Amino acid sequence: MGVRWATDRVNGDEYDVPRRPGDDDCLAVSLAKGVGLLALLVPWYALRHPGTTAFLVVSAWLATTHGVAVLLAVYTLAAVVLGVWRWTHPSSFTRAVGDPFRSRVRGGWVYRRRWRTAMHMCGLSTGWGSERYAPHIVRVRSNAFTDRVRVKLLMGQSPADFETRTDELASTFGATGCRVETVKPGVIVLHFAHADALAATVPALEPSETVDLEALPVGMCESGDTWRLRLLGTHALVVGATGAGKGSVIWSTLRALGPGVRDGWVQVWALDPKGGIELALGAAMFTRFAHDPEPMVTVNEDAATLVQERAARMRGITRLHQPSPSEPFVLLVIDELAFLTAYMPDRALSKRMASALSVVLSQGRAVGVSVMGAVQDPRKEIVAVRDLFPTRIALRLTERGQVDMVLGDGARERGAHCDRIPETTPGVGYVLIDGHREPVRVRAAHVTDADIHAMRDTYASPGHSIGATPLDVIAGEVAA
Ligand SMILES: Nc1ncnc2c1ncn2[C@@H]1O[C@H](COP(=O)(O)OP(=O)(O)OP(=O)(O)O)[C@@H](O)[C@H]1O
Repeated sequence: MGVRWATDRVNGDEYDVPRRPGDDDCLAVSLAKGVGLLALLVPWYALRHPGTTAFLVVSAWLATTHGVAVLLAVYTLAAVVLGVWRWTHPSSFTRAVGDPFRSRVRGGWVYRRRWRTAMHMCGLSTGWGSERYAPHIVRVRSNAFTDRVRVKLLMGQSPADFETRTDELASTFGATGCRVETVKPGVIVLHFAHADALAATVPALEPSETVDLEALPVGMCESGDTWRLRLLGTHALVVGATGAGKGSVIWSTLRALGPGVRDGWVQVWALDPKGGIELALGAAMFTRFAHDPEPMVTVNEDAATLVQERAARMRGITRLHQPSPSEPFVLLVIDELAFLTAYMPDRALSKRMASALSVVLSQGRAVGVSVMGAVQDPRKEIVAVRDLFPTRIALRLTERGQVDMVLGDGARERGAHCDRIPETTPGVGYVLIDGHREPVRVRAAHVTDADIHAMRDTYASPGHSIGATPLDVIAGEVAA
């Protein structure tokens, strides 16, 4: 007997699918089956959704005992209370009411309703005998920007099956992007972006008075959460084409460090090979600042000496450096790293720079000396020391091959599409965050010149006079 076909609708399109058992039942059998199903579903629903069940039961009780008018009055009062709550405390309202409600609606309407068909169409269901099986949705959590769909995989499936289908999944569920996160063996979370939290510029973030070197607020993640950058015990490399917004990552980091700089337990040593154009504006926050080749090499060599002295002092006593005003945490900021590692015309200086930099990069992390370097071209010929930066930030890149160079093998396949970031969204990039195998899309906060003016007055490093203009410090190198 040939296969009989029925019509199924997905996203408004119609597809022919084989008719299933029961499709040809007569009316009486269908009705009997419906009643039986309802008798099972009602108690099942009540157990699974006690909140909704309680709401329905109380509403029915109010309407029958006190009348519909009283019920409407109670609803109106509840709506007013919710409205006032939303207006006065929007974030707690969103957490407690908005997001759970959104999760319920989007979970049912966007995902569960057409999940099996979508899995089949995307090639993610599988067959066994005459049956077809689809992976199972465990739960859906939504906020204003993303839906996180937790999925239990089928036997024989792996996260890689989903990683190769992210484009298909995104367009099937009407999302602008999809990323796969492996939670534990056999369970993944699909992150669907349905509104882009990073489309608009993220304004400069207010630094916390208690600077946490393990979680500096520097921007926003696509989930809407704050992007926090770790500096303690690591070095950070920021890679991006010209105009990608590397400056905003550097300035957001310096802004987050501001209170520590002001209090003297954080020092910034800044090197700006572009003649001081990028960094001079905030020079009052720097303990050392150089922009000519010779002084830049000197600062780097001094950093290497500091690293070696600290290592000698700490040896056998402690393995963890504790920053304090007498032993500050030092951040060496290098704006155009390639100039120092590949393009410096003087070979003798270039050699001195290479050896000092490799000391700082290989030994500095443990003794409270970290490096933040920015570079346009991530190739090894340009940045031979690339692998000594454990933390990498990949902004807009010109070639897809550069993505894995920066974030590691397979990063682009796992969703870090740096080569697709539009030029109109500077500061957007991908990072690897502790505990996540998959890259996270982020946008650095935009620190304007006016913000920098305010910062350098509020967070001037001890020894700098408040209100110092860049001209006071622009020649060669300035030490406090
Ligand atoms: N996070 C951001 N949000 C919004 N606009 C930004 C952001 N970062 C940078 N911009 C804007 O984008 C432009 C380029 O930024 P920036 O100079 O930081 O890029 P870059 O990567 O350092 O480029 P280059 O390597 O050429 O110096 C500037 O006009 C800047 O104001």
